[in-house]
Amino acid sequence: MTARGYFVTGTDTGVGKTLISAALLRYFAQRGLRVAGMKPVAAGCEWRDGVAYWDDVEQLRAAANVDAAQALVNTYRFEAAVAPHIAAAQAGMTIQLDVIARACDALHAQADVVIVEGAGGFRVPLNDHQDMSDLARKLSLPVILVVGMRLGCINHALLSAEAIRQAGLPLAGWVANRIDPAMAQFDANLATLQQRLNMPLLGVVPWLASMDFSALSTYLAFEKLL
Ligand SMILES: Nc1ncnc2c1ncn2[C@@H]1O[C@H](COP(=O)(O)OP(=O)(O)OP(=O)(O)O)[C@@H](O)[C@H]1O
Ligand SMILES: C[C@H](N)[C@H](N)CCCCCC(=O)O
Ligand SMILES: [Mg+2]
Repeated sequence: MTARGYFVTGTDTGVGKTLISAALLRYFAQRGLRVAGMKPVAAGCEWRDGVAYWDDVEQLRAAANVDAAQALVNTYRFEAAVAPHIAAAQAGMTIQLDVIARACDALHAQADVVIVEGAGGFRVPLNDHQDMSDLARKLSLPVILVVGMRLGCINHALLSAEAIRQAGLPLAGWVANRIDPAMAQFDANLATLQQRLNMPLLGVVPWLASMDFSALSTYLAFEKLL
């Protein structure tokens, strides 16, 4: 029995959450399920011919098979690549979890599985009083932790797992994503994390010189989620 969705968090920004979220969408789509991605808060856009694009939102949409409204896939978007609560304050806005939860409910009505990608790590603030962990709790989804394998990730991974457990959310598993091809003692780091994280390892992704989703899927064991 597949969960109705997952909240994908990571040990930091730039660790591969979008990559793994897109892979999850493609995996469930291949199994015949209706899937939708959600990037509730996107900070940092690219400009192409005078039009702003939020790459995470585009990637999740490309991997989904439900053509959901843009406003549901992405509730808040900010131009600056900064922490969401700072970007929102600069824009004179306050990020509201209720608004995000309503969009997520609407996606659940259209899709069997909704993959929600956080922004940055699990304790990134969203407004003066709430952070990403409050959002994950509000959406009540099991969490998948993407660990960006580089020096320092053991501490970040263990703290993240502790915070997720403290939030009372189930940890569906973790993915070791090698973002530093030169990381020393990779296998020993992996073994340490496996032993101490104590949750299903959903894949070990090597550093990939080019992005190819069929190659990526060979490193992932999402069947463990079923
Ligand atoms: N295993 C890998 N091998 C090579 N490059 C990778 C790998 N994983 C991720 N990347 C690259 O690293 C960058 C960051 O990845 P990604 O955008 O998925 O991170 P993120 O955690 O979603 O970041 P954000 O917090 O901004 O949402 C991207 O350019 C991505 O293509
Ligand atoms: C801009 C970046 N790509 C993400 N969207 C936001 C990352 C926020 C990190 C905040 C922090 O932990 O200091
Ligand atoms: Mg991302």
